Amino acid sequence: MKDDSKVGVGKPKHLKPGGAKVVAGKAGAVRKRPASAGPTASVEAAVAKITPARLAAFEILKLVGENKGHSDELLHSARVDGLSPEDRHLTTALVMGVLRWQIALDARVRGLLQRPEQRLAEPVSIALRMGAFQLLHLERIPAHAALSESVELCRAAGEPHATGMVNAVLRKLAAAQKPGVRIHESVAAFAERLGHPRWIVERWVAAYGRDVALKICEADQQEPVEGTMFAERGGDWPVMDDGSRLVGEIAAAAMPGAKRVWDCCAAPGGKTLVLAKRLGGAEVVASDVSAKRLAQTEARLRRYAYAERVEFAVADAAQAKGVAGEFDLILCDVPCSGTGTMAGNPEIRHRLKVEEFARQAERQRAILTGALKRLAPGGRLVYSTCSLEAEECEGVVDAVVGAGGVVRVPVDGVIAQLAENGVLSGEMGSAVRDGALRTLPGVHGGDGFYAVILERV
Ligand SMILES: C[S@@+](CC[C@H](N)C(=O)[O-])C[C@H]1O[C@@H](n2cnc3c(N)ncnc32)[C@H](O)[C@@H]1O
Repeated sequence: MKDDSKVGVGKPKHLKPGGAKVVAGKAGAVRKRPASAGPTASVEAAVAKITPARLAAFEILKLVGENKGHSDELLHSARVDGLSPEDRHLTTALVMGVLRWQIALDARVRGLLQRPEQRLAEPVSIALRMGAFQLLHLERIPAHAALSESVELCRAAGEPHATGMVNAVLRKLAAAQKPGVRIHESVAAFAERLGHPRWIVERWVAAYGRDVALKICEADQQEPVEGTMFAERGGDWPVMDDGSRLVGEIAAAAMPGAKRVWDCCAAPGGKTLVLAKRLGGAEVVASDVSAKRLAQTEARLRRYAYAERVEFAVADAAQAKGVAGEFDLILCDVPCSGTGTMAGNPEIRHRLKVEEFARQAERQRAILTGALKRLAPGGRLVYSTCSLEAEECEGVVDAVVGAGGVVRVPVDGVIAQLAENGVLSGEMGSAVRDGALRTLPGVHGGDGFYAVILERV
């Protein structure tokens, strides 16, 4: 018997060669297509029915899916700058929301297809995700707008054969009941409901337990908000994630009398600002391997009077070249998978592969080993990541400490000092694990960070 809750794609896929492309320019304008691409009337009519915000969001999601850009950069590019403030806001909500919920949205849509295993063309999937996201997660969007503009996006992207299916799926979704009360939910079920790949959630369950893994997933689905971890904020404090600031605060408090400080992976400079503000008497050198990122960091830091004396250098920390002398405090905030930052960087989950952790760990070991060559006797180095994965955290530190020359200093005392001095607004004892800092999204507020203090012997 035909299940009429299932929707089929009108026709098997036979795309016209050179299927129409929708390109939002500065103000969401449409780029002219070559005459050779065939008739355009229906494409242009479709584009005219789409609001600039949805057009820009569609374009950005397409580029992110093709690995041609990062959502954050694309949302701050000329294509979005030309939009009205309301349209910019909606574009951001659509892009970040779809990236956060993509896995769950795809599962809901698949459940409504006649052939759930069928692979949909990417523009069709994006139009469906955008429509489903608006219907399920955005309260102030009228259902008819979400629905009809997804259909038009599909047509405008050169997929007219799929418009009937998109319309029918979204209609069913709009009419569907909300999911009922969950009595017991498997890890696979909550991973899908909360838009995460199952394999990464299973790793978190193994590392932190089921309840914490669920909290991490829930936190990843929220837009980051201003934290409450620190007593002092606003004024000339930079706007930054609490977990990230805590790493900077720990580094500064690990060596309060430091004279020479090296922030060896500094861009975009959030923790450099914390070091400069806390260690007023120290010479602070901020370096990064990327000249472009360092230039942006320098421009950012120049807006803060207390960062005036920070010196900048392009340097590969793994080579320990490009900066002179020894330092009594080094912050080594290495590049990582970023699994602790998925609330603000939702697409990480779609690109991540398990092999990535070993590759990152190798690079992190090289950077930490290089940076340690510049640590003065008795000096301290803080190694940190925004990863939740042991390979990039404990694994790297164990390997480097095992090679000799440095010992671990438990972070407990430094955190207690921060609480005593009134820097922290509350108790953070639960964020210490085996002598290292381990903050978890949804548990401690802010992103998930790891930090350990090492001392040169
Ligand atoms: C996690 S980010 C640092 C964030 C920064 N500490 C902050 O709080 O704003 C890592 C940085 O390391 C830089 N990087 C990557 N490899 C490097 C290397 N071999 N030497 C120095 N910097 C490196 C990247 O360009 C990136 O800017």
